[in-house]
This record gives sequence, C-alpha cells and structure tokens, in this order.
Amino acid sequence: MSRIVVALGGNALGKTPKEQLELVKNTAKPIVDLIQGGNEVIIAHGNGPQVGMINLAMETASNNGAGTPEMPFPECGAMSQGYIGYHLQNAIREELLNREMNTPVATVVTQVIVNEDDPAFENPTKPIGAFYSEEEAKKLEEEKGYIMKEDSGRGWRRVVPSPKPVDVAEKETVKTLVENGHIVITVGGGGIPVIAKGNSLVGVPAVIDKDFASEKIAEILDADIFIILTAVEKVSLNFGKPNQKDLAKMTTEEAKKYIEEGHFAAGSMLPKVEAASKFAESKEGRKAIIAALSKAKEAIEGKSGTLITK
Ligand SMILES: Nc1ncnc2c1ncn2[C@@H]1O[C@H](COP(=O)(O)OP(=O)(O)O)[C@@H](O)[C@H]1O
Ligand SMILES: NC(=O)OP(=O)(O)O
Repeated sequence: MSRIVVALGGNALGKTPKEQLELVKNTAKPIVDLIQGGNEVIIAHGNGPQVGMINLAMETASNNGAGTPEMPFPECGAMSQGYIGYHLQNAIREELLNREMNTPVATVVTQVIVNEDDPAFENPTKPIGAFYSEEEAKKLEEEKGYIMKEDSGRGWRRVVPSPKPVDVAEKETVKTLVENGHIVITVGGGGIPVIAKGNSLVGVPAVIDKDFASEKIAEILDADIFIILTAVEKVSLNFGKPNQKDLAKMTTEEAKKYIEEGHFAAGSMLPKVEAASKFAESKEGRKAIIAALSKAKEAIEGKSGTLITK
C-alpha cells in the first residue's frame, strides 16, 4: 500500500457546472482504481477557470444595481473549493458504491498560508477564468483594470498573483482523516491563500498554483507518491515540435537542465516539473509522476507517465 497524493488538472473538471458534473464521473474512475488497489489516496485539484468564473459572476452581479454585495477574491476561492469538492466527492462516493466499497470521502475547506512579502504579489502570473482574443483582453484591461496575459499559445486570460505555499492551516485535520481511512479532497485550487496575523488568518486576493500546494500537502502527509494528472501522457522535450521526445523518466538533475533549456511552458508544464522535482528531492525514496488522468493506475504501475526521481 502506498500513500498517494493526486493533483487533478483542468481536464478533470471542465469549465462549466454541467461539464464538470459529467467529467467528474470519468475523473472518479482512475481515482477509485487507486483506492481499490489498496492505496491511501488524497486528492487536490485546480480552480483557475472556476475561480475566474465565480469572481466575474459576482462582480457582474454586484455592478448591476440589484443589491448583490461585492464578493472578495479569497471568498471566491473558497466558493470554488466547495463547488468542485461537492462534485468530486459525490462522483467518487458513487464510483466507490458501484464497486461495493463504502470508504468515506469528504472535502476539507483548506487554507494555505503564504508569505505577505512574497514577490508574486508584485507580479501577477496565474491565469484564471476564460480565454479571450487579444482585442477582448485589451478591452477588459481598460474596462475592469484586469491584468491580461497570453496563456501558453491558447489565448488571453486574466492573471492574478500566485504566491508560494508555506504551510497548510488544516493539516492536522487532513492527517487525522487520512490516518482513519477517509479519502480527503484538500488544498483545492491550491488552497485559499491566507496570511497569518497573530491568531488570525486573513485571506488575500491570489491563486496558489495547485501543483505547488499539492506538493506541500504531499510532504506534510509523508506521501510515498505524488502524481500530477493532466491532459498529456508524458512530459516531453521539444513539446509540439517535429522532434518532440516523450520522457518515461527523468532525474531531478535532468529536470533542472531541461528547465534551463526552456522545454516546459510557464504556467502549464513548468510548475508541474518544478513541483514534482521538489517532492522527489524532499526525502529519499519519494516518487513523483506526471501522467494522463486516464492512465493513473498504469502510471503508478510504471507503465505510463513520466517518473521523476532524485
Ligand atoms: N514540455 C511539455 N511536455 C508536455 N506537455 C507540455 C509541455 N509544455 C507544455 N505542455 C502543455 O502543458 C499542458 C498541461 O498544463 P495545463 O493544461 O496548464 O495543466 P492542468 O492539467 O494542470 O490544467 C499539457 O496538456 C500540454 O499541452
Ligand atoms: N489553482 C490552480 O493552480 O488552478 P489551475 O490548475 O486550474 O490553474
């Protein structure tokens, strides 16, 4: 049995509530395969499209004069955790019951502590919400004061600060649940970013990268395996070029070299390789894997994905 932290990417959730409700049924299958294989599984997920959607909806509603209050950004992050966790926990519960397993599954609304002085607050980089054309993006910059950037050749998106996770506020709760056989969905959307002020945790307008937050909880929980599930089967060199080379494995040393050579796109594959390398280097014997959502079981068995080791 292994303790496995699974980080789910955008393809696990889709972009609309209807799409998400359908997609999570598929997402639950490879997760339950791992649970059925006797592993302890902890689930984390992204929230870029969802937190952007919630924030834009609340902003539009509060501006239309119908009395909807302004919704602060960290509260939008909390809403995205609840909304995604609700769909995921129900889909996993149903898939477990379909296989005559009744392991309890729950989402923990999780706050992740960040450093108030993190330079990320001065340089927004995390894409959220929908994709726009350049023209639409420029209009949004003027009308709403958003900062818009091109996202890995896929279109223009709003960007917000993305500080690094320092600690997980609810870590003891998550540990207790995991040690008692519960399946926990945690650090959703990278966690609600908070700064510690005396006895208070104060939300800040930012989105923590889910790859880094899930790596943090994987270290805290002393996981054996950290697996990042995304849309591609393997990490590649020269991605998208005629000489693309898919990697079955790489050492953290090799990863550093490939990062320097610019093989991994910022905001997409780069944080995954960085987070996976951090986990592999954090303790002897820890394994990190980047793999396709549909191939999670095969990846754990060493038959798919890219294995990252020290
Ligand atoms: N070197 C690379 N190897 C594989 N995929 C890459 C590479 N560089 C960029 N990508 C892209 O990164 C995507 C994964 O990032 P992203 O879509 O942001 O992840 P998430 O699944 O977390 O939403 C892949 O689907 C692929 O399109
Ligand atoms: N919070 C976060 O990293 O979300 P995405 O994975 O959707 O970008």
